[in-house]
Amino acid sequence: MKNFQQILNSAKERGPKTISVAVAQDLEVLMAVSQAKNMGIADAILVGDAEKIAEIAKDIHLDLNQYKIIDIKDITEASRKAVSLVSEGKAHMVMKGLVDTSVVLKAVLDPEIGLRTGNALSHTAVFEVPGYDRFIFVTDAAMNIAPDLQTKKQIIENAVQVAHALDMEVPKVAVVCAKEKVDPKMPSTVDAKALEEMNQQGEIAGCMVGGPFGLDNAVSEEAASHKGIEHPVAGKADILLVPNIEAGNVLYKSMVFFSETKNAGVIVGAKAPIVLTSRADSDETKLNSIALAVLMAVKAGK
Ligand SMILES: CCCC(=O)SCCNC(=O)CCNC(=O)[C@H](O)C(C)(C)COP(=O)(O)OP(=O)(O)OC[C@H]1O[C@@H](n2cnc3c(N)ncnc32)[C@H](O)[C@@H]1OP(=O)(O)O
Repeated sequence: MKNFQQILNSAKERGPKTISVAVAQDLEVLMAVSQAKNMGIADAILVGDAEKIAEIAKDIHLDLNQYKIIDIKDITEASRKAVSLVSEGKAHMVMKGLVDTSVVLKAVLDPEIGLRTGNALSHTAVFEVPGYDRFIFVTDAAMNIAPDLQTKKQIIENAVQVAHALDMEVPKVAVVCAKEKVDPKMPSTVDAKALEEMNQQGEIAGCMVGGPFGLDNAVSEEAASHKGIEHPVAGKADILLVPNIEAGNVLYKSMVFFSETKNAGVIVGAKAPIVLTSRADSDETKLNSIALAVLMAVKAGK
């Protein structure tokens, strides 16, 4: 798949799945949920402040009789309930609503009610960038703050799962740093080389990993050739692994606010996908993310 229209079409064919929305009292969230329902992609259980949900629904003429609503005003409790619905098998995936990412993720990581698997959970963002013939993934812009080498390995594996769900057989992963040469003063470049070697030794499978790369020579063949970089991943990256959350989050929001990209975001590595976008993202992004999560759930046999 190469664009979100194809993802939406595929999710329509394979859905509907049920989402439990954590803190659902948000215009863009309710618009996305309603579009997903109308398209046959997903049904939703709305967890949050029922009065506020009703006010927003009235403004957009959304018939709430089609949804189960669980009235919980406290955002931590609403997040925990939304996660519990998935761990109890009453929904297939969680969606972050009008709540801090860390509040939802703490519920997801809770040893009792959460969705841990023993592996690292991480965020994968998928961008459809005008002028590019492929999706560009950014990971991890939202969950892992300063991942060590082993966590970076699992972040790559999680993003590769998303790529495989989109029928990308051997995605190219660029480990992005501030420069393309290993420099012991920049530990992320040392990790990048180690990740490339782990891939060559078969420890990271299902993809081709290269690094370190600058962002320019990861995504532009012209920039790579200008700098004389010869590598099968150079200029052709599908997945950009960033060194830490600051780099990833700034890259994510730069792409959203400075360009005409379409995008989606999910947390991967848990027992079920978690739809996770920025609160400032559009209803279109939230709908794309629901569709992506549906494809992830289908791929996992949920
Ligand atoms: C891109 C658009 C959306 C955004 O802009 S998002 C905005 C920026 N993102 C954020 O603010 C969230 C950043 N991350 C965090 O706040 C925290 O790392 C997070 C995820 C809430 C976890 O925080 P805490 O609960 O304080 O974590 P902790 O380090 O004390 O660990 C508690 C237990 O959870 C485990 N854990 C933490 N991160 C994990 C991970 N990625 N995968 C799997 N397990 C993980 C950790 O090992 C610990 O386990 P245990 O209790 O020792 O068994």
